[in-house]
Amino acid sequence: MSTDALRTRAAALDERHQATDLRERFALPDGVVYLDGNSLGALPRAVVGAVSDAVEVQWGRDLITSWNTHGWWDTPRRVGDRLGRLVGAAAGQVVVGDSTSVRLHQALHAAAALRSDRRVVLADPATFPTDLYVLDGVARQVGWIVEHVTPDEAPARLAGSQDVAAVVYSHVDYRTGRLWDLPTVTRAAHDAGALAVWDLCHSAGAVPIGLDEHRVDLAMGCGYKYLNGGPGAPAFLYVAAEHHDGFANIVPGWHGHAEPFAMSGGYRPAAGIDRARIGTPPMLSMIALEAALSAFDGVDIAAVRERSLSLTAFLRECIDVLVPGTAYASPDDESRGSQVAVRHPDAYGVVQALIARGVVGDFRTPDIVRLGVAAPYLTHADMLTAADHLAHVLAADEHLDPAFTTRNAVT
Ligand SMILES: Cc1ncc(COP(=O)(O)O)c(C=O)c1O
Ligand SMILES: Nc1c(O)cccc1C(=O)C[C@H](N)C(=O)O
Repeated sequence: MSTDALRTRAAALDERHQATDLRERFALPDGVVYLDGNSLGALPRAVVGAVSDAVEVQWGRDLITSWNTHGWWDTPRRVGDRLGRLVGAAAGQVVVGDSTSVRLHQALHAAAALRSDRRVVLADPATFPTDLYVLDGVARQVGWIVEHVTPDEAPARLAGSQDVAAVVYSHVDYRTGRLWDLPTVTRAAHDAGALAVWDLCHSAGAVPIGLDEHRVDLAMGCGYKYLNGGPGAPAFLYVAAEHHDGFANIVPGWHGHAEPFAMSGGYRPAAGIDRARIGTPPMLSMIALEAALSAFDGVDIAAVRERSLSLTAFLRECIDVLVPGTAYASPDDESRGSQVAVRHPDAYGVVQALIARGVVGDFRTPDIVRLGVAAPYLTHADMLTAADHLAHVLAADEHLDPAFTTRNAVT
């Protein structure tokens, strides 16, 4: 197929998926194909006004009264409920604030307390490093033995076992983009009396998750990737309603107290998901995330996923035509999340050369050109543009230029 034929196909596909083209809701620079929304999502237009109001009116004019008059106090739960729709959680089970690492720490301690008679926890050795670090830290604190078992291997390990307290998995692998089978692994965990804890960083806002439907116990994820909450956006924590009474908050700060302003000397947890709160939330970032979530208004996450599958399939088709013989780390079928991961021995240079051409992806060690596809603001035409630039970079050996191979980028 020629580039012209691909262009015609891109136009037809964009026409077919017009209902989920939400690009107008985002402010993106001209001439850039942004394929790093799985690290830092693009800026939703609604955030600009919301943050400006938060600074000038809420903070600048209304000062401390904003905790009441602008609903600041309830933000963690209010934004949590709004986010809950995107991850399949009914109201009152998601709280927003703090970082993913902190939320994971809380969730793991809560899981250990809920299954205090068991000692083993299963985790994927290839998961994002912070998950391994936090897990090892908690394991040392609670006496857990961490077994490295991939999500695929988990059902066999769990079958007939009685020693596993919890499984802790990422829904989508940050490097390969592999979407793991959350329903099957969660069911296998439950059949063995274990809890299922999921890191949703790379699926929230991109893939239907169905937390309630699949009876996930605890889950957390970033606010700054596909949810577009901005750099350092607050994370979220899901605690299934059935665990609220038994949820022991390892960081029992005063915002999770039943009567915070009683200022009593002893901790008494609030009812429901509020007991997972810790301390003062970063209000400007909370307001930014709340506004960012409005970019999903009126859109079902299943429709976002449908668009994403079409975009990633087309991106791969374009690469296969324009760069024959390309090797991939990401799956070819529906077991991929919302990214295409290309393997290349000079992946770092390829990524830098692409960025210089306005195609922004990222490098993940050792050999991955990671192309994240945030469906709401990308088109099939963008996919072709990206593949076309990749072909040009490789044809002209731009990726070998010392300007692109010197490793000086942190991300
Ligand atoms: C799977 C996963 N977990 C956790 C994190 C990050 O956690 P934090 O926001 O606490 O740095 C990331 C990305 O940075 C991630 O990809
Ligand atoms: N959280 C990040 C950061 O603080 C700096 C740079 C990148 C990030 C990321 O989100 C990386 C991302 N989790 C990944 O999947 O690689």
